[in-house]
Amino acid sequence: MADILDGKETAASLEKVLRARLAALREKHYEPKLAVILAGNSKPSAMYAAFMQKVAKGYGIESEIFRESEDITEEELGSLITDLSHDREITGILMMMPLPAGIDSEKMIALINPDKDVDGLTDTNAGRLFAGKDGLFGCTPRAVMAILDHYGINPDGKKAVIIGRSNVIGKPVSLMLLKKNATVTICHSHTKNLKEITREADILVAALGHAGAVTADMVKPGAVVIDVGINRVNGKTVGDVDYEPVSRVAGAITPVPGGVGSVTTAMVIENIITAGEKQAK
Ligand SMILES: Nc1nc(=O)c2c([nH]1)NC[C@@H]1CN(c3ccc(C(=O)N[C@@H](CCC(=O)O)C(=O)O)cc3)C=[N+]21
Repeated sequence: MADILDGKETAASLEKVLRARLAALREKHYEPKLAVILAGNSKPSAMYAAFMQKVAKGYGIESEIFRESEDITEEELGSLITDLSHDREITGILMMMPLPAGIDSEKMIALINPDKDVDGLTDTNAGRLFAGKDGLFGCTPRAVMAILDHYGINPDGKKAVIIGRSNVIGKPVSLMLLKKNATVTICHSHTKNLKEITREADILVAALGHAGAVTADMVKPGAVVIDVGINRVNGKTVGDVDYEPVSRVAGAITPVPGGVGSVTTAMVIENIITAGEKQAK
């Protein structure tokens, strides 16, 4: 039976360090504040925004959710983002994706001040990640790395296979694993012989957004399986991995819920602190 890679335990282990960094910020009389932009009526986004606000409150970090209707115009959303980007009171901006249909997301993301881009959406931060530099990077990919780190799973020299190539998860995770000297393969909908490739993985990251898509016959015995999926099936949150059978083959596995998702919010907190440390100077 696979070892459980527990997201709640990982997040709890990060808490001490994050609180210490926050205290140091407050000694400099800097009070971080998070702006969450929730445009439209995506349920997962509303749930996550509320969850994020609760976690921020737990750290004593003020946050404000800017709820905007589904029919907000690009001009209105653009001016909100621009105002928040210039507002010295605001440390970080978390814009929930996806945005309402008809809004040009790239255009809106480009208006976010990169130094406040706590979800690593801007080209500036994507470029920094690409170049192996420091920056503010996406919280879900960083949650994957935090779990590996917490459990002492060193990607160096390992075969890492990522299924999914989204800008939000698949691509950033592969770059972060590459930076830790893994040998990285990115699979996607056009990949042939997917099973042969995934069965070679020492570390398999499922980020394709299909419930139960990763089955036991796709996993090398003893492999580390990281499930980034957040799918709602019959009102339950399930991952991209067919959990029961895969946990009998894998060496270690993240559950959903209670895995990557539970660490994502801690990664937002960390990015707010990092942004604050830069702004407090
Ligand atoms: N710019 C942007 N960044 C995001 O990271 C982003 C987003 N937009 N839009 C919405 C999705 C959704 N999302 C979740 C993250 C964690 C949980 C989470 O914590 N889930 C818990 C509990 C889930 C449950 O029990 O239902 C868990 O997996 O343990 C859920 C949903 C981030 N999102």
